[in-house]
Amino acid sequence: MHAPDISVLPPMQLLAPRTARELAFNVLEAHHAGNKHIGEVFDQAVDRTTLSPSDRRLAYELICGIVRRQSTLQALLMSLVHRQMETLERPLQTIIKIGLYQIFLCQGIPQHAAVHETVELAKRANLRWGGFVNGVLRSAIQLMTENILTAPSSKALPIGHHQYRELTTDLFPSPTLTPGSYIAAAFSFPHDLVERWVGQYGVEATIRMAFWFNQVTETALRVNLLKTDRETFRQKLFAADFVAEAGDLPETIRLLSTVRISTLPGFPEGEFSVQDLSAQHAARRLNPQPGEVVLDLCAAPGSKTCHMAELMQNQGEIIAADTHGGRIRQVYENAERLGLSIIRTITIGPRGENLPSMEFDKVLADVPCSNTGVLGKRPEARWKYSPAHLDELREMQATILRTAAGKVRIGGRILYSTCSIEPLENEEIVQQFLAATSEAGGPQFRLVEEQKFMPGSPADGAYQALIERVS
Ligand SMILES: C[S@@+](CC[C@H](N)C(=O)[O-])C[C@H]1O[C@@H](n2cnc3c(N)ncnc32)[C@H](O)[C@@H]1O
Repeated sequence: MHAPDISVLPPMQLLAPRTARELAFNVLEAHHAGNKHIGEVFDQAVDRTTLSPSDRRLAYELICGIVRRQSTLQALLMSLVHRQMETLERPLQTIIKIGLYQIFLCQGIPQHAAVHETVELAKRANLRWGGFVNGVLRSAIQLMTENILTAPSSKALPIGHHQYRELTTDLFPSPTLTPGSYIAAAFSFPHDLVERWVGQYGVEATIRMAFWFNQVTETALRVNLLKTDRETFRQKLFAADFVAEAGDLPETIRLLSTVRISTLPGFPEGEFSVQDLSAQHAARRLNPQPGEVVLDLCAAPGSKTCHMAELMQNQGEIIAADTHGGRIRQVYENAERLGLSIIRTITIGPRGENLPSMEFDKVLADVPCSNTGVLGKRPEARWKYSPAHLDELREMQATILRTAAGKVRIGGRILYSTCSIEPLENEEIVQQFLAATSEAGGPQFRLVEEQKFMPGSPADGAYQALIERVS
C-alpha cells in the first residue's frame, strides 16, 4: 500500500495555543495550507491568543526563521531521521523543525529548554509523538560542537554575524568543490538563484549577502515631517524605551528594537511609516515638488505614494494607480492615517487602461519584481523565485515603463524602481527602453542617473533609474 500524500492533508491546528511554540506551530501549519503571507497568517492567529508580548516575539522569530531556513533544517532533519520523509507526517516534521531551529539557530534558548518545550508541543499535538521528538532532538544535540568557525566547510552551519557552528558530520556539499550547492543548502536559498549571484558577484559577495538576508535586520522608519520632526519623534520613542538613531535622509530613523510596529507611539497619529532606507531614496530621487501633478503607476500599498505627498508638502495632486483593486484601498488608508489629502486612487488595467488622459510632471513606476533585494524582510520571498517567473516579470516591467513614458510631459521625469538586484529586471529593462525609443520617431528620453543598492550596504537591495523625457 502507498503512503498517503501528506501534502494534501488538511493542516493540523491546536486549539487556543498556550505557548510561543504552539502559536508558531499553528501559524506554520496554516501557512503550509494556504497562499497567504506569513505576516497575515500570524496577525490572524495572534489576535486569538492571550500570549505575552515576549512570547509573541519569540513565536514570530521562530516562524520567520523556520520559513527562511527551510533547506538547512531539511538537511538536519534528513540526517537525523532515517526514514523516507514521505512517511513522516507533515505536522510532525514541523514540530521537529521548531526544535531544531531553537537548538541550532536561536540565540539565548538553552538546549534543555528547547527540547523540553518542543516535546511538550509534540505531546499536545499527538500523544504518540513525544518520545520520537525527544529522541530526534537529543541526537541533534550530538551533532553540535562548541567550535565557532569563520570560514565555510561541509561541516559549517552558518549561524549569523559571519560565523559558522562546526558540526560533527559533513552535512553540506563542499564549498570548495561546489560553492553554489553549499550556499543553497547551508544558508537556504534556491539553487538557481545562488548560481546567478555567484556568476554575477562571486562567491565571497554571495556569502556576505546570504548572511545579511538571514539575519533579523533593524527596521527603518520614515518620519512624517508634516506632523512632527525627527528629533521630537526620536525622543518620543526613547521615552517609551525604544532605541532609535537618526538615519541617512532627514526623515529616516533606524529602529534598533524588535517590535510590532502598530504598538509604537505616534502610529495612529500618522507620525511615521515603516519604509526601508533604500526605498526611501526612490521618492527623494524623483524629487516631486509642491504643486506638481504626479502619477504613481504601481502604487499599492502606498508607501512611496505617501512619501511623495509628504515631500510635496501635501500640495498638488497624485494619482495613485494599481491593477489590484483590493490593495489600492491600503493606499487610501495609509494616506488617511498620515493626514495626506492630495492622493486620488484609481484601479487600472495592465497596460494603463483607465488612466486619465493628461500628462504628468513626474511618474513613478515601482514595478512588481522578483524581490531579490528584500529576501531578509520577507521570509517566504526567496522560495517564490524561479527563472520562468523572471521572464513574466520582465515583460510586465517593460510594459509598465512604456506606459509611464506615454504619460510624462516633455521635461518631466520617470523613476523606474525595483526591489530586485537582478540586472535583467533593472539595467537591462532601462537600456532596452532607451534603445527602442531612440530608434522610434516618437518622444525621446535620457537616463539622468541610476543607482543599485546592494543588500546590506547598508539596507535592502534595490534599483532606481531616473529618466527624463527630452522631446
Ligand atoms: C512593488 S509593488 C508597489 C509598491 C508601492 N509602490 C509602495 O511603495 O508601497 C508593485 C505593485 O504593482 C502592481 N501592478 C502589477 N502589475 C501592474 C501593472 N501592469 N500596472 C500597474 N500596477 C501593477 C501590483 O498590484 C503591486 O501593488
